[in-house]
Parts: sequence; C-alpha cells; structure tokens
Amino acid sequence: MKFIKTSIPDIILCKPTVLNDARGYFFETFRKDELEHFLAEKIDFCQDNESKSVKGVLRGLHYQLPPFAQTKMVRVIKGSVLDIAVDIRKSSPTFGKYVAIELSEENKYQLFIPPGFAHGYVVLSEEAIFSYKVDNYYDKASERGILFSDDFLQIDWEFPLNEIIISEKDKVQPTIQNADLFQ
Ligand SMILES: Cc1cn([C@H]2C[C@H](O)[C@@H](COP(=O)(O)OP(=O)(O)O[C@H]3O[C@H](C)C(=O)[C@H](O)[C@H]3O)O2)c(=O)[nH]c1=O
Repeated sequence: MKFIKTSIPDIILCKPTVLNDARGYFFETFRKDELEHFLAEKIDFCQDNESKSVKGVLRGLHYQLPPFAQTKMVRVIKGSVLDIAVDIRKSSPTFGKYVAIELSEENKYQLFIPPGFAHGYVVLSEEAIFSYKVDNYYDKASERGILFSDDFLQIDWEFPLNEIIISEKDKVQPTIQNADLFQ
C-alpha cells in the first residue's frame, strides 16, 4: 500500500498494490502495521460498514462529535464515487477546505479520514458499493451533519445537484456556520 498526503495533509490517499494473474486479482485491502508506521500512531478500527447506492445518491456530509468522533478508512468495492472530506476544525489553517478524490472499483484507492472532518460522497456510476472502517462505534446522539450545498464550502460535487438522490435528513443539515464543529 502506498500512502500519499493530500492537499490537506491529515487526509491520506492510500493506493493498494494489486496482484493480477490469469485468475483475476488479489490485494491486501488493509495492513494495520503499514498504516501505523506511516502515521506514527496506533489505529484501532472497531466497526466495518457497507452501503449500496444508485447513481446520483449523495450521502453526507456527516461526522460524529467527541467522544465518539471517528477515524474513517473508506473505499469503493463496486462502481465509483466522488469522495469528499471537509476540514471542520475551527483552529485549522485549512478550515472549510476539502479534499475531493474519485474512489472506484477500478483504481481501488482508499481515503484515510481522521476526526475533525465531515465526510460524504456522490455516486458517479450506475451503482456503487461503499465500504469503510471506523475506529469508534456509531452513536446516533453524537452524529452531526453539514449541508452538502453549503455556500461557504462551495463544494464541486462534479454531479448535477438537481439530479441527486438524498435522504430527508441530509436535505436539512445545518450550514457550517450553524454546525457543531471541532476546535
Ligand atoms: C452510520 C451508521 C448508520 N446506521 C443506521 C442508521 C440508519 O438507520 C441507517 C442509515 O444511516 P444513514 O442514513 O446515516 O447512512 P449514511 O447516509 O450512509 O451515513 C453515512 O454516510 C457518510 C458518508 C458517512 O461518512 C457516515 O459514516 C455515515 O453517516 O443505518 C447504523 O446502524 N450504524 C452506522 O454506523
């Protein structure tokens, strides 16, 4: 696995080594030792999630507040998504900035997203299966969101916003100005 810092250095792009042969392919999807070595810190993922969505579904922007804040390691098993991580740490020099990376069945890229970021994605393919690890359990009471179309963030979702499919919850998320953020 290759680890590459993105324009927001705490967000890490992870590129696996895919081993192809006449049968198909094999690759290690996660190596705790390699990731901890790159980060120089311990990682303790405790929950795996999977969601399937059709083209145009936008899930996000979500995060959990401390003490249930989550580190996420996200990837796409089928199809492709534009994955977005927004820096919501008020003291960060990149506050309000975001990383946008296409994650796909083809590129097999993963994104490492620590606490302090709101996360979301929009499905670009006909269907996408999204799979991710988190290092803190789901806690509904500490779950928060930010409106995907927030004027301050000006996120380019690279998808026509009049065609997205979104949950009722995500239609009414607060703007970043009104959201509970990280220090
Ligand atoms: C996240 C989560 C949800 N749920 C339940 C709650 C609902 O009954 C149902 C769907 O939840 P929701 O609509 O919040 O699912 P997504 O919109 O995919 O939310 C996720 O989307 C963005 C992209 C994220 O980064 C978060 O991990 C997560 O918030 O699953 C659980 O039981 N456990 C969980 O860990």
